[in-house]
Amino acid sequence: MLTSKKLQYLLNNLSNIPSLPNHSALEREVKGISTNSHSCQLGDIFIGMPGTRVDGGEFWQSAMEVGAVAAIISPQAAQKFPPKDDDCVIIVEDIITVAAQIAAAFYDYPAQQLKMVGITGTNGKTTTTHLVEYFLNQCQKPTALIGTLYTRWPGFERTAVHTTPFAPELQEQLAEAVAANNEYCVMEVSSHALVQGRVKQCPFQVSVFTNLTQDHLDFHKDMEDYFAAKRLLFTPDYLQEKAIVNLDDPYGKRLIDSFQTEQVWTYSVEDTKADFYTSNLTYQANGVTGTLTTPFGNIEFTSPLVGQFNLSNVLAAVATVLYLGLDVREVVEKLPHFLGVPGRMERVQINDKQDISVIVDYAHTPDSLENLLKAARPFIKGKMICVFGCGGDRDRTKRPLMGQASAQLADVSVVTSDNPRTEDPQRILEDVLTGIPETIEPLVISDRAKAINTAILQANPGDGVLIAGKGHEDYQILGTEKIHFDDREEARKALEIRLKV
Ligand SMILES: CC(=O)N[C@H]1[C@@H](OP(=O)(O)OP(=O)(O)OC[C@H]2O[C@@H](n3ccc(=O)[nH]c3=O)[C@H](O)[C@@H]2O)O[C@H](CO)[C@@H](O)[C@@H]1O[C@H](C)C(=O)N[C@@H](C)C(=O)N[C@H](CCC(=O)O)C(=O)O
Ligand SMILES: Nc1ncnc2c1ncn2[C@@H]1O[C@H](COP(=O)(O)OP(=O)(O)OP(=O)(O)O)[C@@H](O)[C@H]1O
Ligand SMILES: N[C@H](CCC[C@H](N)C(=O)O)C(=O)O
Ligand SMILES: [Mg+2]
Repeated sequence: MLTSKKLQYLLNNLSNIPSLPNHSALEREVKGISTNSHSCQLGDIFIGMPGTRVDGGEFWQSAMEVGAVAAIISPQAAQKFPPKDDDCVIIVEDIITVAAQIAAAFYDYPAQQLKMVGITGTNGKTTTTHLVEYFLNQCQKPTALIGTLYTRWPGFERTAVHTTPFAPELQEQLAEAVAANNEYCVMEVSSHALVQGRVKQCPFQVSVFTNLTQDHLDFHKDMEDYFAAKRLLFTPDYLQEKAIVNLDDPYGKRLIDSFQTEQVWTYSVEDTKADFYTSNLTYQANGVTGTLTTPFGNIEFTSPLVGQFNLSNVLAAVATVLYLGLDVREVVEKLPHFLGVPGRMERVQINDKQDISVIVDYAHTPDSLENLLKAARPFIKGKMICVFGCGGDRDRTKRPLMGQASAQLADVSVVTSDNPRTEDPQRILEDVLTGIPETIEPLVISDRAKAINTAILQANPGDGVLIAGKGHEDYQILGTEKIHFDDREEARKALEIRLKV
Protein backbone atom coordinates (compact mmCIF):
# COMPACT_ATOMS: atom_id res chain seq x y z
CA MET A 1 0.00 0.00 0.00
CA LEU A 2 1.55 3.29 -1.08
CA THR A 3 1.78 5.83 1.68
CA SER A 4 4.45 7.89 3.38
CA LYS A 5 4.85 9.91 6.57
CA LYS A 6 7.52 12.21 7.94
CA LEU A 7 9.81 10.51 10.47
CA GLN A 8 9.12 13.33 12.94
CA TYR A 9 5.36 12.69 12.71
CA LEU A 10 5.81 8.96 13.41
CA LEU A 11 8.08 9.57 16.37
CA ASN A 12 5.82 12.24 17.82
CA ASN A 13 3.09 9.63 18.06
CA LEU A 14 5.10 7.43 20.38
CA SER A 15 4.51 7.22 24.09
CA ASN A 16 7.46 6.69 26.45
CA ILE A 17 10.02 7.72 23.91
CA PRO A 18 13.25 9.26 25.08
CA SER A 19 13.95 12.76 23.75
CA LEU A 20 14.02 12.81 19.96
CA PRO A 21 17.40 12.93 18.28
CA ASN A 22 18.18 16.29 16.75
CA HIS A 23 18.74 14.79 13.36
CA SER A 24 18.15 15.96 9.82
CA ALA A 25 16.44 12.61 9.10
CA LEU A 26 13.43 13.83 11.11
CA GLU A 27 12.34 15.76 8.04
CA ARG A 28 12.66 12.74 5.73
CA GLU A 29 9.67 10.82 4.41
CA VAL A 30 9.36 7.26 5.66
CA LYS A 31 8.11 5.02 2.83
CA GLY A 32 7.65 1.74 4.66
CA ILE A 33 8.24 -0.21 7.85
CA SER A 34 10.65 -3.11 7.99
CA THR A 35 11.40 -5.58 10.77
CA ASN A 36 13.77 -7.65 8.69
CA SER A 37 17.18 -6.32 7.71
CA HIS A 38 17.21 -8.57 4.63
CA SER A 39 14.04 -7.09 3.12
CA CYS A 40 14.63 -3.53 4.37
CA GLN A 41 14.54 -0.96 1.54
CA LEU A 42 15.58 2.58 0.87
CA GLY A 43 13.26 4.93 2.78
CA ASP A 44 12.07 2.36 5.34
CA ILE A 45 12.10 2.75 9.07
CA PHE A 46 13.77 -0.36 10.52
CA ILE A 47 12.39 -1.76 13.76
CA GLY A 48 14.56 -4.37 15.46
CA MET A 49 12.13 -6.85 17.02
CA PRO A 50 13.19 -9.14 19.84
CA GLY A 51 13.01 -12.77 18.65
CA THR A 52 13.46 -16.25 20.03
CA ARG A 53 16.82 -16.56 18.28
CA VAL A 54 18.16 -13.07 18.05
CA ASP A 55 17.43 -9.41 18.82
CA GLY A 56 16.58 -7.88 15.44
CA GLY A 57 18.03 -4.56 16.63
CA GLU A 58 21.50 -6.05 16.18
CA PHE A 59 21.03 -5.69 12.43
CA TRP A 60 20.49 -1.94 12.44
CA GLN A 61 23.71 -1.26 10.54
CA SER A 62 22.69 -3.52 7.61
CA ALA A 63 19.35 -1.69 7.51
CA MET A 64 21.04 1.71 7.44
CA GLU A 65 23.41 0.54 4.71
CA VAL A 66 20.48 -0.10 2.35
CA GLY A 67 19.07 3.34 3.11
CA ALA A 68 16.77 3.03 6.12
CA VAL A 69 15.71 6.50 7.30
CA ALA A 70 16.07 5.49 10.95
CA ALA A 71 16.33 2.43 13.16
CA ILE A 72 14.56 1.71 16.41
CA ILE A 73 16.42 -0.75 18.61
CA SER A 74 16.63 -2.07 22.17
CA PRO A 75 19.19 -0.91 24.74
CA GLN A 76 20.76 -4.40 24.58
CA ALA A 77 21.25 -4.21 20.82
CA ALA A 78 22.64 -0.69 21.20
CA GLN A 79 25.11 -1.89 23.79
CA LYS A 80 26.32 -4.66 21.48
CA PHE A 81 26.53 -2.47 18.38
CA PRO A 82 26.71 1.11 19.64
CA PRO A 83 25.42 3.74 17.23
CA LYS A 84 27.35 6.98 16.75
CA ASP A 85 25.78 10.41 17.40
CA ASP A 86 25.06 11.03 13.75
CA ASP A 87 23.32 7.68 13.19
CA CYS A 88 19.57 8.14 13.36
CA VAL A 89 19.09 5.28 15.81
CA ILE A 90 16.46 5.55 18.50
CA ILE A 91 16.81 3.34 21.55
CA VAL A 92 13.61 2.25 23.29
CA GLU A 93 12.82 -0.27 26.03
CA ASP A 94 9.47 -1.51 24.78
CA ILE A 95 10.03 -2.21 21.08
CA ILE A 96 6.82 -4.24 20.78
CA THR A 97 4.61 -1.33 21.82
CA VAL A 98 6.59 1.11 19.72
CA ALA A 99 6.37 -1.11 16.61
CA ALA A 100 2.58 -1.18 16.88
CA GLN A 101 2.37 2.58 17.53
CA ILE A 102 4.52 3.40 14.52
CA ALA A 103 2.62 0.98 12.28
CA ALA A 104 -0.77 2.32 13.37
CA ALA A 105 0.33 5.95 12.86
CA PHE A 106 1.89 5.14 9.49
CA TYR A 107 -1.37 3.62 8.21
CA ASP A 108 -3.65 6.27 9.80
CA TYR A 109 -5.04 4.14 12.63
CA PRO A 110 -7.11 1.80 10.45
CA ALA A 111 -8.43 -0.32 13.34
CA GLN A 112 -10.25 2.75 14.65
CA GLN A 113 -12.06 3.02 11.34
CA LEU A 114 -13.41 -0.53 11.50
CA LYS A 115 -15.63 -2.39 13.92
CA MET A 116 -13.22 -5.03 15.13
CA VAL A 117 -13.93 -8.55 16.39
CA GLY A 118 -11.03 -10.54 17.87
CA ILE A 119 -11.39 -14.27 18.43
CA THR A 120 -8.99 -16.25 20.58
CA GLY A 121 -8.88 -19.80 21.98
CA THR A 122 -7.00 -23.00 21.22
CA ASN A 123 -9.54 -24.36 18.74
CA GLY A 124 -12.39 -22.92 16.73
CA LYS A 125 -10.93 -19.51 15.82
CA THR A 126 -10.83 -20.12 12.06
CA THR A 127 -14.29 -21.69 12.01
CA THR A 128 -15.88 -18.98 14.14
CA THR A 129 -14.28 -16.11 12.21
CA HIS A 130 -15.65 -17.62 8.98
CA LEU A 131 -19.14 -17.83 10.46
CA VAL A 132 -19.02 -14.23 11.65
CA GLU A 133 -17.69 -13.10 8.26
CA TYR A 134 -20.44 -15.06 6.49
CA PHE A 135 -23.30 -13.62 8.57
CA LEU A 136 -22.04 -10.03 8.27
CA ASN A 137 -21.39 -10.20 4.53
CA GLN A 138 -24.73 -11.91 3.91
CA CYS A 139 -26.42 -9.08 5.78
CA GLN A 140 -24.71 -6.43 3.61
CA LYS A 141 -22.08 -5.46 6.17
CA PRO A 142 -18.80 -5.57 4.23
CA THR A 143 -16.33 -7.52 6.32
CA ALA A 144 -12.64 -8.31 6.24
CA LEU A 145 -11.36 -11.58 7.66
CA ILE A 146 -7.80 -12.11 8.90
CA GLY A 147 -6.67 -15.55 10.03
CA THR A 148 -4.88 -18.84 9.47
CA LEU A 149 -6.05 -19.32 5.89
CA TYR A 150 -6.04 -15.87 4.38
CA THR A 151 -6.76 -12.20 4.64
CA ARG A 152 -9.81 -11.60 2.51
CA TRP A 153 -12.87 -9.54 1.89
CA PRO A 154 -15.39 -9.56 -0.96
CA GLY A 155 -13.37 -9.49 -4.18
CA PHE A 156 -9.96 -9.88 -2.52
CA GLU A 157 -7.92 -12.75 -1.05
CA ARG A 158 -4.28 -13.15 0.00
CA THR A 159 -2.86 -16.35 1.54
CA ALA A 160 -1.75 -15.88 5.15
CA VAL A 161 1.74 -16.35 6.53
CA HIS A 162 0.77 -16.26 10.20
CA THR A 163 -2.62 -16.71 11.86
CA THR A 164 -2.22 -13.19 13.23
CA PRO A 165 0.17 -10.95 11.26
CA PHE A 166 2.87 -8.92 13.01
CA ALA A 167 1.90 -5.30 13.70
CA PRO A 168 3.37 -3.68 10.55
CA GLU A 169 1.70 -6.22 8.21
CA LEU A 170 -1.49 -6.23 10.27
CA GLN A 171 -1.87 -2.45 10.23
CA GLU A 172 -1.18 -2.43 6.49
CA GLN A 173 -3.84 -5.08 5.88
CA LEU A 174 -6.34 -3.20 8.03
CA ALA A 175 -5.62 -0.06 6.03
CA GLU A 176 -6.23 -1.99 2.80
CA ALA A 177 -9.49 -3.29 4.28
CA VAL A 178 -10.56 0.28 5.08
CA ALA A 179 -9.59 1.45 1.59
CA ALA A 180 -11.76 -1.34 0.15
CA ASN A 181 -14.74 0.08 2.10
CA ASN A 182 -15.07 -2.69 4.65
CA GLU A 183 -16.92 -1.71 7.80
CA TYR A 184 -16.01 -4.70 9.94
CA CYS A 185 -12.97 -6.85 10.52
CA VAL A 186 -13.11 -10.23 12.20
CA MET A 187 -9.73 -11.70 13.06
CA GLU A 188 -8.12 -14.65 14.75
CA VAL A 189 -5.87 -13.58 17.59
CA SER A 190 -3.30 -16.23 18.46
CA SER A 191 -1.63 -16.46 21.85
CA HIS A 192 1.72 -15.85 20.14
CA ALA A 193 0.30 -12.61 18.78
CA LEU A 194 -0.87 -11.45 22.20
CA VAL A 195 2.49 -12.16 23.82
CA GLN A 196 4.35 -10.49 20.96
CA GLY A 197 2.04 -7.44 20.92
CA ARG A 198 1.04 -7.98 17.28
CA VAL A 199 -2.49 -6.65 17.94
CA LYS A 200 -1.52 -3.62 20.02
CA GLN A 201 -3.33 -0.56 18.67
CA CYS A 202 -6.34 -2.71 17.79
CA PRO A 203 -9.37 -1.74 19.86
CA PHE A 204 -11.88 -4.61 19.66
CA GLN A 205 -15.61 -3.97 19.95
CA VAL A 206 -15.99 -7.69 20.65
CA SER A 207 -13.47 -10.19 22.03
CA VAL A 208 -14.42 -13.88 21.89
CA PHE A 209 -12.95 -16.73 23.92
CA THR A 210 -13.63 -20.20 22.47
CA ASN A 211 -11.68 -22.58 24.71
CA LEU A 212 -8.28 -23.44 26.14
CA THR A 213 -6.77 -26.91 25.89
CA GLN A 214 -3.23 -28.14 25.47
CA ASP A 215 -1.15 -26.76 22.63
CA HIS A 216 1.92 -24.56 22.16
CA LEU A 217 3.65 -25.62 25.37
CA ASP A 218 6.88 -25.18 23.46
CA PHE A 219 6.19 -21.43 23.51
CA HIS A 220 4.22 -20.94 26.72
CA LYS A 221 5.75 -22.17 30.00
CA ASP A 222 2.62 -24.02 31.13
CA MET A 223 -1.17 -23.88 30.79
CA GLU A 224 -1.43 -20.92 33.21
CA ASP A 225 1.05 -18.97 31.15
CA TYR A 226 -0.91 -19.90 28.00
CA PHE A 227 -4.16 -18.78 29.66
CA ALA A 228 -2.53 -15.51 30.77
CA ALA A 229 -1.64 -14.85 27.12
CA LYS A 230 -5.19 -15.49 25.85
CA ARG A 231 -6.63 -13.40 28.67
CA LEU A 232 -4.81 -10.31 27.43
CA LEU A 233 -7.44 -9.94 24.70
CA PHE A 234 -9.97 -9.24 27.45
CA THR A 235 -7.99 -6.44 29.11
CA PRO A 236 -8.92 -2.76 28.56
CA ASP A 237 -5.94 -2.29 26.21
CA TYR A 238 -7.85 -4.37 23.67
CA LEU A 239 -11.47 -4.98 24.68
CA GLN A 240 -13.70 -1.94 24.31
CA GLU A 241 -17.22 -3.30 24.59
CA LYS A 242 -18.40 -6.89 24.79
CA ALA A 243 -16.69 -10.12 25.85
CA ILE A 244 -18.26 -13.30 24.49
CA VAL A 245 -17.13 -16.34 26.42
CA ASN A 246 -17.66 -20.10 26.24
CA LEU A 247 -19.27 -21.17 29.51
CA ASP A 248 -18.62 -24.85 28.75
CA ASP A 249 -14.89 -24.34 29.04
CA PRO A 250 -13.30 -24.31 32.52
CA TYR A 251 -10.97 -21.46 31.54
CA GLY A 252 -13.96 -19.60 30.05
CA LYS A 253 -15.66 -19.88 33.45
CA ARG A 254 -12.57 -18.43 35.10
CA LEU A 255 -12.38 -15.64 32.56
CA ILE A 256 -15.91 -14.37 33.17
CA ASP A 257 -15.15 -13.79 36.84
CA SER A 258 -13.02 -10.83 35.78
CA PHE A 259 -15.95 -8.93 34.20
CA GLN A 260 -18.88 -6.82 35.28
CA THR A 261 -21.86 -8.94 34.22
CA GLU A 262 -23.14 -6.43 31.66
CA GLN A 263 -19.83 -6.54 29.78
CA VAL A 264 -20.00 -10.26 29.07
CA TRP A 265 -22.28 -12.64 27.18
CA THR A 266 -21.79 -16.35 27.75
CA TYR A 267 -22.69 -19.24 25.49
CA SER A 268 -23.09 -22.95 26.06
CA VAL A 269 -24.33 -25.94 24.12
CA GLU A 270 -26.51 -26.95 27.07
CA ASP A 271 -26.13 -24.80 30.19
CA THR A 272 -29.34 -22.79 30.61
CA LYS A 273 -27.46 -20.24 32.73
CA ALA A 274 -25.71 -18.99 29.58
CA ASP A 275 -27.01 -15.99 27.62
CA PHE A 276 -26.99 -18.13 24.46
CA TYR A 277 -27.63 -21.86 24.63
CA THR A 278 -29.09 -24.70 22.61
CA SER A 279 -31.58 -27.45 23.49
CA ASN A 280 -33.65 -30.24 21.86
CA LEU A 281 -30.60 -31.15 19.79
CA THR A 282 -30.52 -33.76 17.04
CA TYR A 283 -27.09 -34.50 15.64
CA GLN A 284 -27.01 -35.81 12.09
CA ALA A 285 -24.34 -36.74 9.55
CA ASN A 286 -24.93 -33.43 7.79
CA GLY A 287 -25.37 -31.12 10.76
CA VAL A 288 -27.52 -30.45 13.77
CA THR A 289 -30.98 -29.08 14.50
CA GLY A 290 -32.47 -27.74 17.72
CA THR A 291 -33.69 -24.70 19.59
CA LEU A 292 -31.51 -21.67 20.13
CA THR A 293 -32.14 -19.47 23.14
CA THR A 294 -30.84 -15.90 22.98
CA PRO A 295 -31.48 -12.65 24.87
CA PHE A 296 -33.71 -11.82 21.87
CA GLY A 297 -35.92 -14.91 22.21
CA ASN A 298 -35.98 -18.59 21.23
CA ILE A 299 -35.79 -19.86 17.69
CA GLU A 300 -35.52 -23.21 15.89
CA PHE A 301 -32.31 -23.62 13.92
CA THR A 302 -30.50 -25.94 11.51
CA SER A 303 -26.72 -25.82 11.31
CA PRO A 304 -24.84 -27.58 8.50
CA LEU A 305 -21.76 -28.14 10.67
CA VAL A 306 -21.13 -31.55 12.20
CA GLY A 307 -20.31 -32.11 15.87
CA GLN A 308 -20.90 -30.51 19.22
CA PHE A 309 -17.75 -28.42 19.00
CA ASN A 310 -19.04 -26.78 15.84
CA LEU A 311 -22.28 -25.94 17.58
CA SER A 312 -20.15 -24.13 20.10
CA ASN A 313 -18.55 -22.18 17.24
CA VAL A 314 -21.99 -21.34 15.85
CA LEU A 315 -23.11 -20.02 19.25
CA ALA A 316 -20.00 -17.83 19.52
CA ALA A 317 -20.59 -16.42 16.04
CA VAL A 318 -24.31 -15.84 16.51
CA ALA A 319 -23.71 -14.03 19.82
CA THR A 320 -21.09 -11.86 18.13
CA VAL A 321 -23.21 -10.77 15.20
CA LEU A 322 -26.30 -10.20 17.34
CA TYR A 323 -24.20 -7.91 19.51
CA LEU A 324 -23.18 -6.10 16.33
CA GLY A 325 -26.83 -5.52 15.56
CA LEU A 326 -27.90 -8.28 13.15
CA ASP A 327 -31.38 -9.69 13.45
CA VAL A 328 -31.66 -13.13 15.04
CA ARG A 329 -34.21 -14.37 12.49
CA GLU A 330 -32.13 -13.29 9.54
CA VAL A 331 -29.02 -14.94 10.99
CA VAL A 332 -30.77 -18.23 11.68
CA GLU A 333 -32.22 -18.19 8.16
CA LYS A 334 -28.74 -17.82 6.67
CA LEU A 335 -27.08 -20.49 8.83
CA PRO A 336 -28.10 -23.63 6.85
CA HIS A 337 -26.44 -22.23 3.71
CA PHE A 338 -23.00 -21.73 5.28
CA LEU A 339 -20.60 -23.77 3.16
CA GLY A 340 -18.12 -24.71 5.86
CA VAL A 341 -14.43 -23.92 6.08
CA PRO A 342 -11.71 -25.44 3.85
CA GLY A 343 -9.99 -28.34 5.59
CA ARG A 344 -12.37 -28.39 8.53
CA MET A 345 -14.46 -31.60 8.45
CA GLU A 346 -14.11 -31.43 4.68
CA ARG A 347 -15.57 -34.44 2.93
CA VAL A 348 -13.66 -35.94 0.00
CA GLN A 349 -16.18 -37.56 -2.31
CA ILE A 350 -15.22 -38.38 -5.89
CA ASN A 351 -18.46 -39.99 -7.08
CA ASP A 352 -21.66 -41.69 -5.85
CA LYS A 353 -20.07 -45.12 -6.04
CA GLN A 354 -17.73 -44.19 -3.21
CA ASP A 355 -18.25 -46.87 -0.55
CA ILE A 356 -16.26 -45.29 2.30
CA SER A 357 -16.39 -41.83 3.81
CA VAL A 358 -13.24 -39.74 3.81
CA ILE A 359 -12.91 -36.60 5.89
CA VAL A 360 -10.01 -34.16 6.05
CA ASP A 361 -9.79 -32.09 9.22
CA TYR A 362 -7.32 -29.71 10.86
CA ALA A 363 -7.37 -31.39 14.30
CA HIS A 364 -3.78 -31.04 15.50
CA THR A 365 -4.23 -30.96 19.26
CA PRO A 366 -5.31 -33.73 21.69
CA ASP A 367 -8.64 -32.04 22.35
CA SER A 368 -9.53 -31.39 18.72
CA LEU A 369 -8.56 -34.91 17.69
CA GLU A 370 -10.76 -36.30 20.43
CA ASN A 371 -13.64 -34.03 19.37
CA LEU A 372 -13.27 -34.98 15.74
CA LEU A 373 -13.32 -38.71 16.46
CA LYS A 374 -16.29 -38.43 18.83
CA ALA A 375 -18.24 -36.28 16.38
CA ALA A 376 -17.62 -38.62 13.44
CA ARG A 377 -18.23 -41.92 15.23
CA PRO A 378 -22.06 -42.00 15.15
CA PHE A 379 -22.06 -41.56 11.37
CA ILE A 380 -19.60 -44.29 10.43
CA LYS A 381 -21.20 -47.70 9.97
CA GLY A 382 -17.97 -49.67 9.80
CA LYS A 383 -14.55 -49.05 11.26
CA MET A 384 -13.13 -45.61 11.97
CA ILE A 385 -9.60 -45.25 10.63
CA CYS A 386 -7.61 -42.25 11.83
CA VAL A 387 -4.56 -41.05 9.88
CA PHE A 388 -2.61 -38.44 11.81
CA GLY A 389 0.78 -37.17 12.91
CA CYS A 390 2.25 -34.28 14.86
CA GLY A 391 4.15 -31.20 13.74
CA GLY A 392 7.88 -30.92 14.38
CA ASP A 393 9.45 -27.97 16.24
CA ARG A 394 6.23 -27.69 18.22
CA ASP A 395 4.91 -28.76 21.62
CA ARG A 396 6.38 -32.24 22.12
CA THR A 397 4.17 -33.12 25.06
CA LYS A 398 0.99 -33.14 22.97
CA ARG A 399 2.23 -36.04 20.85
CA PRO A 400 1.56 -38.98 23.23
CA LEU A 401 -1.81 -37.40 24.11
CA MET A 402 -2.81 -37.38 20.45
CA GLY A 403 -1.63 -41.00 20.19
CA GLN A 404 -3.76 -41.85 23.21
CA ALA A 405 -6.85 -40.11 21.79
CA SER A 406 -6.61 -41.99 18.52
CA ALA A 407 -5.90 -45.32 20.25
CA GLN A 408 -8.94 -44.90 22.49
CA LEU A 409 -11.44 -43.59 19.99
CA ALA A 410 -10.51 -44.90 16.54
CA ASP A 411 -10.63 -48.56 15.46
CA VAL A 412 -7.43 -48.26 13.47
CA SER A 413 -4.69 -45.68 14.02
CA VAL A 414 -2.37 -44.87 11.14
CA VAL A 415 0.48 -42.81 12.57
CA THR A 416 2.28 -40.72 9.99
CA SER A 417 4.21 -37.47 9.54
CA ASP A 418 2.59 -34.04 9.71
CA ASN A 419 5.07 -31.21 9.09
CA PRO A 420 8.28 -32.64 10.56
CA ARG A 421 10.07 -29.30 10.04
CA THR A 422 13.65 -29.59 11.32
CA GLU A 423 12.98 -32.56 13.62
CA ASP A 424 13.75 -36.19 12.83
CA PRO A 425 10.37 -37.58 11.61
CA GLN A 426 11.15 -40.89 13.29
CA ARG A 427 11.53 -39.24 16.68
CA ILE A 428 8.14 -37.55 16.29
CA LEU A 429 6.50 -40.88 15.44
CA GLU A 430 8.13 -42.45 18.49
CA ASP A 431 6.79 -39.66 20.71
CA VAL A 432 3.27 -40.32 19.37
CA LEU A 433 3.65 -44.08 19.90
CA THR A 434 4.49 -43.68 23.60
CA GLY A 435 0.84 -42.68 24.09
CA ILE A 436 -0.53 -45.80 22.39
CA PRO A 437 -1.02 -48.81 24.69
CA GLU A 438 0.82 -52.02 23.76
CA THR A 439 -2.47 -53.85 23.26
CA ILE A 440 -3.15 -51.69 20.20
CA GLU A 441 -1.19 -52.12 17.02
CA PRO A 442 -1.11 -48.95 14.97
CA LEU A 443 0.11 -48.84 11.40
CA VAL A 444 3.18 -46.64 11.32
CA ILE A 445 3.87 -45.17 7.87
CA SER A 446 6.08 -42.10 7.93
CA ASP A 447 5.38 -41.11 4.31
CA ARG A 448 2.05 -39.25 4.54
CA ALA A 449 0.97 -39.95 0.96
CA LYS A 450 1.54 -43.69 1.51
CA ALA A 451 -0.31 -43.58 4.83
CA ILE A 452 -3.37 -41.98 3.24
CA ASN A 453 -3.20 -44.38 0.31
CA THR A 454 -2.93 -47.43 2.58
CA ALA A 455 -5.82 -46.32 4.80
CA ILE A 456 -8.10 -45.71 1.83
CA LEU A 457 -7.17 -48.90 -0.03
CA GLN A 458 -7.40 -51.14 3.01
CA ALA A 459 -10.73 -49.77 4.23
CA ASN A 460 -13.82 -51.95 3.91
CA PRO A 461 -17.11 -50.65 2.53
CA GLY A 462 -18.85 -48.57 5.21
CA ASP A 463 -15.60 -47.57 6.94
CA GLY A 464 -14.64 -43.95 7.55
CA VAL A 465 -11.13 -42.59 7.01
CA LEU A 466 -10.36 -39.44 8.98
CA ILE A 467 -7.23 -37.62 7.91
CA ALA A 468 -6.30 -35.18 10.65
CA GLY A 469 -3.79 -32.41 11.28
CA LYS A 470 -3.19 -30.57 8.02
CA GLY A 471 -6.67 -29.56 6.90
CA HIS A 472 -6.37 -26.77 4.30
CA GLU A 473 -2.56 -26.87 4.13
CA ASP A 474 -1.30 -27.38 0.59
CA TYR A 475 2.26 -28.01 1.64
CA GLN A 476 4.43 -30.17 3.84
CA ILE A 477 7.46 -28.77 5.64
CA LEU A 478 10.37 -31.22 5.52
CA GLY A 479 13.47 -29.75 7.13
CA THR A 480 13.44 -26.15 5.98
CA GLU A 481 11.94 -27.05 2.61
CA LYS A 482 8.26 -26.59 1.79
CA ILE A 483 6.91 -29.05 -0.78
CA HIS A 484 3.46 -29.15 -2.35
CA PHE A 485 1.25 -31.60 -0.45
CA ASP A 486 -2.50 -31.65 0.01
CA ASP A 487 -4.35 -34.30 2.03
CA ARG A 488 -7.44 -33.83 -0.14
CA GLU A 489 -5.52 -34.42 -3.35
CA GLU A 490 -3.82 -37.50 -1.91
CA ALA A 491 -7.18 -38.83 -0.73
CA ARG A 492 -8.70 -38.26 -4.19
CA LYS A 493 -5.82 -40.09 -5.87
CA ALA A 494 -6.24 -43.07 -3.55
CA LEU A 495 -10.02 -43.08 -4.04
CA GLU A 496 -9.52 -43.12 -7.81
CA ILE A 497 -7.36 -46.22 -7.46
CA ARG A 498 -9.85 -47.82 -5.07
CA LEU A 499 -12.82 -47.13 -7.32
CA LYS A 500 -10.81 -47.74 -10.51
CA VAL A 501 -11.81 -44.46 -12.12
C1 LIG B 1 7.65 -18.14 17.74
C2 LIG B 1 7.42 -17.07 16.74
O1 LIG B 1 6.39 -16.44 16.73
N1 LIG B 1 8.40 -16.85 15.87
C3 LIG B 1 8.33 -15.75 14.91
C4 LIG B 1 9.54 -14.87 15.09
O2 LIG B 1 10.65 -15.69 14.84
P1 LIG B 1 11.89 -15.68 15.78
O3 LIG B 1 11.48 -15.26 17.16
O4 LIG B 1 12.62 -16.95 15.63
O5 LIG B 1 12.75 -14.51 15.09
P2 LIG B 1 14.31 -14.36 15.10
O6 LIG B 1 14.91 -15.18 14.03
O7 LIG B 1 14.81 -14.51 16.50
O8 LIG B 1 14.48 -12.83 14.64
C5 LIG B 1 14.03 -11.73 15.44
C6 LIG B 1 13.84 -10.53 14.56
O9 LIG B 1 15.07 -10.21 13.93
C7 LIG B 1 14.89 -10.00 12.56
N2 LIG B 1 16.11 -10.40 11.86
C8 LIG B 1 16.65 -11.63 12.07
C9 LIG B 1 17.79 -12.03 11.38
C10 LIG B 1 18.39 -11.13 10.49
O10 LIG B 1 19.41 -11.42 9.84
N3 LIG B 1 17.84 -9.91 10.31
C11 LIG B 1 16.70 -9.53 10.99
O11 LIG B 1 16.23 -8.41 10.79
C12 LIG B 1 13.69 -10.87 12.18
O12 LIG B 1 13.02 -10.39 11.04
C13 LIG B 1 12.84 -10.78 13.44
O13 LIG B 1 11.94 -9.68 13.35
O14 LIG B 1 9.55 -13.81 14.17
C14 LIG B 1 9.56 -14.26 12.78
C15 LIG B 1 9.66 -13.04 11.87
O15 LIG B 1 8.66 -12.13 12.11
C16 LIG B 1 8.30 -15.08 12.54
O16 LIG B 1 8.23 -15.51 11.21
C17 LIG B 1 8.32 -16.28 13.49
O17 LIG B 1 7.18 -17.04 13.29
C18 LIG B 1 7.46 -18.43 13.09
C19 LIG B 1 7.70 -18.71 11.61
C20 LIG B 1 6.30 -19.27 13.55
O18 LIG B 1 6.22 -20.41 13.21
N4 LIG B 1 5.41 -18.73 14.33
C21 LIG B 1 4.25 -19.50 14.77
C22 LIG B 1 4.58 -20.37 15.97
C23 LIG B 1 3.15 -18.53 15.10
O19 LIG B 1 3.33 -17.33 15.26
N5 LIG B 1 1.94 -19.10 15.21
C24 LIG B 1 0.76 -18.37 15.54
C25 LIG B 1 -0.45 -19.30 15.50
C26 LIG B 1 -0.51 -20.21 16.64
C27 LIG B 1 -1.87 -20.88 16.72
O20 LIG B 1 -2.06 -21.92 16.10
O21 LIG B 1 -2.75 -20.39 17.45
C28 LIG B 1 0.40 -17.34 14.48
O22 LIG B 1 -0.22 -16.32 14.84
O23 LIG B 1 0.64 -17.63 13.31
N1 LIG C 1 -14.84 -25.10 19.30
C1 LIG C 1 -14.02 -26.12 19.12
N2 LIG C 1 -13.62 -26.88 20.18
C2 LIG C 1 -12.77 -27.91 20.01
N3 LIG C 1 -12.28 -28.31 18.83
C3 LIG C 1 -12.62 -27.58 17.74
C4 LIG C 1 -13.51 -26.46 17.83
N4 LIG C 1 -13.67 -25.95 16.60
C5 LIG C 1 -12.91 -26.69 15.78
N5 LIG C 1 -12.30 -27.68 16.44
C6 LIG C 1 -11.34 -28.68 15.94
O1 LIG C 1 -10.10 -27.98 15.82
C7 LIG C 1 -9.64 -27.96 14.46
C8 LIG C 1 -9.16 -26.59 14.13
O2 LIG C 1 -10.28 -25.72 14.09
P1 LIG C 1 -10.09 -24.20 13.68
O3 LIG C 1 -9.21 -24.15 12.51
O4 LIG C 1 -11.41 -23.56 13.61
O5 LIG C 1 -9.30 -23.70 14.97
P2 LIG C 1 -8.19 -22.59 15.18
O6 LIG C 1 -8.40 -22.13 16.58
O7 LIG C 1 -8.28 -21.58 14.13
O8 LIG C 1 -6.82 -23.40 15.04
P3 LIG C 1 -5.34 -22.75 14.75
O9 LIG C 1 -4.92 -22.08 16.01
O10 LIG C 1 -4.47 -23.90 14.48
O11 LIG C 1 -5.47 -21.82 13.61
C9 LIG C 1 -10.84 -28.37 13.62
O12 LIG C 1 -10.41 -29.01 12.45
C10 LIG C 1 -11.62 -29.27 14.56
O13 LIG C 1 -11.09 -30.57 14.56
N1 LIG D 1 -0.84 -22.95 14.08
C1 LIG D 1 -0.42 -24.29 14.37
C2 LIG D 1 -0.74 -25.14 13.21
C3 LIG D 1 -0.32 -26.58 13.33
C4 LIG D 1 -0.67 -27.37 12.11
C5 LIG D 1 -0.01 -28.68 12.01
N2 LIG D 1 -0.19 -29.17 10.68
C6 LIG D 1 1.49 -28.58 12.32
O1 LIG D 1 2.24 -28.27 11.42
O2 LIG D 1 1.87 -28.82 13.48
C7 LIG D 1 1.06 -24.30 14.69
O3 LIG D 1 1.82 -23.66 13.96
O4 LIG D 1 1.43 -24.92 15.67
MG1 LIG E 1 -6.88 -20.79 12.89
